[in-house]
Amino acid sequence: MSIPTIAASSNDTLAASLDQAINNKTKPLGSLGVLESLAKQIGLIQQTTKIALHNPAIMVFAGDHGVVAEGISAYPQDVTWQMVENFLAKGAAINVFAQQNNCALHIIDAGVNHHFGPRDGLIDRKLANGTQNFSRQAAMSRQTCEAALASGMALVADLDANVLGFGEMGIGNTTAAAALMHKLTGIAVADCVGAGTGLTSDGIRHKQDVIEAAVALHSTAIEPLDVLATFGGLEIAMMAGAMLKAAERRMVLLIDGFIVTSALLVAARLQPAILGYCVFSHCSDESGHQRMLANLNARPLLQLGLRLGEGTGCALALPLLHASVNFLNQMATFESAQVSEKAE
Ligand SMILES: Cc1cc2ncn([C@H]3O[C@H](COP(=O)(O)O)[C@@H](O)[C@H]3O)c2cc1C
Ligand SMILES: O=C(O)c1cccnc1
Repeated sequence: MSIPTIAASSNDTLAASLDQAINNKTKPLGSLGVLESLAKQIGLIQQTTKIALHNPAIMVFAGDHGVVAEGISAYPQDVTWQMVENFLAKGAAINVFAQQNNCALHIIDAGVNHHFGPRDGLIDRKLANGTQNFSRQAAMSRQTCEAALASGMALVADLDANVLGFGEMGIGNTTAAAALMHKLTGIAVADCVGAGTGLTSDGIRHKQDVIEAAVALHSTAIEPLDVLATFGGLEIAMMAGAMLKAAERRMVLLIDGFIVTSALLVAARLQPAILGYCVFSHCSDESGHQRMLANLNARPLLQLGLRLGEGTGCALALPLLHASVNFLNQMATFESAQVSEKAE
């Protein structure tokens, strides 16, 4: 497995042309705020002032976590496969929001602890029936971790889209994500853990204890891919691979909540330039997400109190991407509309 090389998205000449195109629109300078930065970022990613969104899609990666044996989630592990069934039946929140925004949805079994059999609409990339319990041993071998990354890359290699959102489903994965966050940022475990699907304060303390004990057990895991193999999930690793390939292909990457951002933390440690390709759809109510975003210097578009995952933030932010592209392509300029420019 080789990690894609991601080119910096910056380009001074193009940045100046984009600033000029944005500033020539019939509006006070800077008045479209974040939409202006977004239009410029999309231009730099696509290397043009004629930006366009082509076939926006969201990939939802599902996988189970052995660490659920430690009682770290408010819901039972079976919810993972049951929600995959729900995605296939189009009954989940992500189905509703993706459809509302004309966004294709791809559901991937990265490692759910359930035998689905061949199913329409389910992309079978199962590497195992979930990870091992990282309280006792590494979640997966380095070899399985690399296979998950490679599988994620392959999923994106031929995708006919230039905007890709990332979502996940996996009971217990806020515990894996918090452990990754702690190991990759150095932020104290207490500031990485949160309620996930709805733990009580006692439950959160127990989750913190479980992570701290596991961190002590696996003190030799330092390098990003070792950290990913030790604490991650199959869905998180596959997502990280998909993100790296999507950035290599100069797609716009739409980042969802706490778990998706933890996969990006891994990818960004491997290829820091990936961050130039990322649009952070929202700040989750999972308590560590704000700190995780701050660590990446990321500015989220929305703050809606979401704490769901599945890629829901990506689907909800998509209309803002359309607005950015449309204002740059469709608004009149001061010259074309014969509107007077700012007084000197
Ligand atoms: C019905 C249901 C639907 C979900 N959709 C996403 N998640 C979210 O919750 C899980 C992580 O939380 P924890 O680490 O506390 O288990 C992930 O599956 C995430 O996608 C769901 C959780 C539930 C219960
Ligand atoms: O931020 C998220 O993506 C999230 C938070 C809680 C539970 N599941 C997902």
